[in-house]
Amino acid sequence: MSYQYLKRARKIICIGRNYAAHIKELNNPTPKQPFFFLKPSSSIITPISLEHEKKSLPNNSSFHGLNDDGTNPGPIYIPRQTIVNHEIELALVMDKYISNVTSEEFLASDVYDAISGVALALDLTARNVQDEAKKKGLPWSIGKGFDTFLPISQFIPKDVFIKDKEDLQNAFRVTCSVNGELRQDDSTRLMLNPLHKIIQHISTMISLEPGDIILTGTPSGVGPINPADEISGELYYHEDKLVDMKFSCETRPGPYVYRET
Ligand SMILES: O=C([O-])CC(=O)C(=O)O
Ligand SMILES: [Mg+2]
Repeated sequence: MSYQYLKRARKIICIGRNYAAHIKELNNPTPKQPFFFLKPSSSIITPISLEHEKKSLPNNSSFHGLNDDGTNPGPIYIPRQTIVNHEIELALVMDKYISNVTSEEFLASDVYDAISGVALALDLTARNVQDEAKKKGLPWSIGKGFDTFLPISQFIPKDVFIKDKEDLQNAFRVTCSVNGELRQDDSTRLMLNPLHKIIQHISTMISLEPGDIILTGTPSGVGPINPADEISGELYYHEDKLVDMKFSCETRPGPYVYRET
């Protein structure tokens, strides 16, 4: 399994509010139509392991490109004065160009062909930055897009889950723990907009390209992470663990301190 797929990600597009219990926990209204936001590829980090040592960065920087093998091993950086929430999510990795397909044309059975595989991702969110932007009608981009705000796993090629190729919706479960305490644990069957609808709807506005990554929304249980915390996540295919990942948290280096806009 590898991280090469991350070098092909021209965009990372994320659905918001796709699980009812998560909408409720944040007191958000349920959207009438699915809505999306983007994360920059500079927010990608990958786990540190024996095989993948922490990337050494030029003085005080928090991103300096992906390595040749697609990795960017490092800790999560918590920007000063921000409240950062974990959101564990299933990520789809696109294999095909998908543009302007209708809901009659693109069915649950078309998802398997459209993707090359999946990964496990954390859609880290600076909740106080996002809340202020929501209140003032400003973009959310920074609240979702700080460096290190997309911790992501190795690639899981789709042949691993070929048995569910006609409909992947009920096949996966994601979990997230902080300092060993389980915070999120739900099946992808609970999504309000299923995988085929997510792909289809995005394609009517923004064409999907091979390598693009789609984050499919977080289940309930989101909460804060702080410097010195250890966060881990797991992705299951039915009862089998496909992949896990672990990250430590540190204070972000550099001059940024959150202040109200
Ligand atoms: O942060 C939010 O409000 C929306 C979001 O990403 C999710 O529901 O996964
Ligand atoms: Mg999210």
